[in-house]
Amino acid sequence: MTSEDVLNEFRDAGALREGHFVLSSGLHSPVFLQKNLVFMDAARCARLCKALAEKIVATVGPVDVAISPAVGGIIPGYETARWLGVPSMYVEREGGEFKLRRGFHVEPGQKVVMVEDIVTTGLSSRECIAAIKAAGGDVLAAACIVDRSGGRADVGVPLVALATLDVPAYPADALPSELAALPVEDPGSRRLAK
Ligand SMILES: O=P(O)(O)OC[C@H]1O[C@H](OP(=O)(O)OP(=O)(O)O)[C@H](O)[C@@H]1O
Ligand SMILES: O=C(O)c1cc(=O)[nH]c(=O)[nH]1
Ligand SMILES: [Mg+2]
Repeated sequence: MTSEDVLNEFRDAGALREGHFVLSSGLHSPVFLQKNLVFMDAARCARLCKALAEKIVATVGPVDVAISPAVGGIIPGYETARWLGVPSMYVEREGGEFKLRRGFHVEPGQKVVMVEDIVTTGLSSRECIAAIKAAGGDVLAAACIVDRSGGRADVGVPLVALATLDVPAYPADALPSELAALPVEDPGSRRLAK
């Protein structure tokens, strides 16, 4: 599956949004990939995650478990794990920090692939990987459906991206005037009331 094929799945789902968005990292962007509109279609989600699972195995070989950061990573993490034939778990924020909860646990040295939906700066991926390592897991690689950093995000382990895009994102104090003129949306979960 090429990056253009992946982008077409987002286009067909109406998930390639234009406007003014504040991202999880606090950066602002004129483009937002509303991945939930992609994952709500089980067949579309399966096509993407099957391709991602194949790319993970081709890159790092077999893994024991897939772990994702809530909320956005849960569905693609589960579906990718299904194609990998391994269990799926997720971390979620407790006092702002990602933790394994709900009875999930990692065996010492278990080979883990961290599965994200979208990578922009790689901050959420790094936070998730740190939580998995703190729980004893050996993170062989990170994987995502779309890396929108143009390949520049560094998550500290190899990143297997199904698609790589280069989408602009700006600090709040350096917005182009046409972006600053638009009302801002904050679609993610990082800043939701705890
Ligand atoms: O690479 P980054 O700069 O960290 O940005 C990407 C992250 O942002 C989104 O999560 P968000 O925190 O918005 O919440 P969500 O998972 O509930 O959508 C997305 O799901 C990634 O986890
Ligand atoms: O960086 C983000 O928060 C982000 C960007 C994007 O395009 N889609 C998304 O769900 N999150
Ligand atoms: Mg997320």
